Amino acid sequence: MSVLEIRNLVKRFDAVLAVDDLSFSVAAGEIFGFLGGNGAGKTTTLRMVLDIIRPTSGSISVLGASPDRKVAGAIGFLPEERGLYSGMSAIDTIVYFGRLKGLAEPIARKRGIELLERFDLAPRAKSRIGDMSKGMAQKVQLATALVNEPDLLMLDEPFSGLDPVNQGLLENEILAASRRGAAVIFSTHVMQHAERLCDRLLLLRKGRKRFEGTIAEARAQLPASLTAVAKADLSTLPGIATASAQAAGDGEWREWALTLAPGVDPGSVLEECTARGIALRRWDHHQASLHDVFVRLVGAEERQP
Ligand SMILES: Nc1ncnc2c1ncn2[C@@H]1O[C@H](COP(=O)(O)OP(=O)(O)OP(=O)(O)O)[C@@H](O)[C@H]1O
Repeated sequence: MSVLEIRNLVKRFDAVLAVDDLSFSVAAGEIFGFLGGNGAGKTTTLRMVLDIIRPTSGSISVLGASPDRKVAGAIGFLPEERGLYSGMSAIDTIVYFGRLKGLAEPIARKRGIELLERFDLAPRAKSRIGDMSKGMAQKVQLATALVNEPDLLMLDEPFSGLDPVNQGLLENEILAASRRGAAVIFSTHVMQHAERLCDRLLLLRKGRKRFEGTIAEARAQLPASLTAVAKADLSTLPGIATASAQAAGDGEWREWALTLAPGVDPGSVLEECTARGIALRRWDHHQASLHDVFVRLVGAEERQP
């Protein structure tokens, strides 16, 4: 079942077309990476799902309903701009957000304490947000997104500002939310997180969808490359797009750098070598990383932080 369904969504700010005919859906239990360069339209899209801003055209449905205050109780959101009331304590902040989402005070408090324990913040429950470190305050804000056990969890750049241990903790929370049946959508500029977590991902460029699919499908967007050491001429094998060779320093052996034609499986090239009786000393297959795919499809202007 689709928890979030977006159809032909458009958002125009005067001259800027921030979101351009965007459609996608996220199912219950799915972890969905919402990726794109700076200014691609990710935050604008998430804000429309939250009903903070209205679409120019197109439709959004959350659990079968239009975004409004009623569905807000089923959503958990971590905004890109972190910010909580600095004078409030960690536990009161979480309870406050729980109450906003329609939870009874004792339930919000019980869940708040559980979340602070999971986030190694139990001893700081009564600390003022203003007295906490940036990363600690960010974990409290994450707890405010989780307190209502949302059906749709949306996290805008959740990893930025967290140390590696807390990044791992956040990854576990994302996995736990998905196991509980929540649809999780998160944006990130760090492709390794997306690579580890996403069931599917969408690449956005200037408000338009450039790619939607699994990590494996994303990697298959770029041709695979191979390094092989052989005496034979490997450039004539079927499925080779480009080939260059240099002496391997040892008689007639040459080291070949090969790029495969789109969609060609490296295994089929290896099978062809075997069928032709070509002796190979080395055979390395290099798969494109999500970072490579991102740079190719979205643009080289994007840099990892
Ligand atoms: N309130 C607004 N008024 C005018 N333009 C806006 C407004 N909000 C966003 N934009 C523009 O819409 C485009 C998309 O911005 P958005 O914040 O959605 O990008 P993003 O993908 O979240 O980027 P980043 O990764 O840098 O956070 C940008 O050109 C931005 O300047």
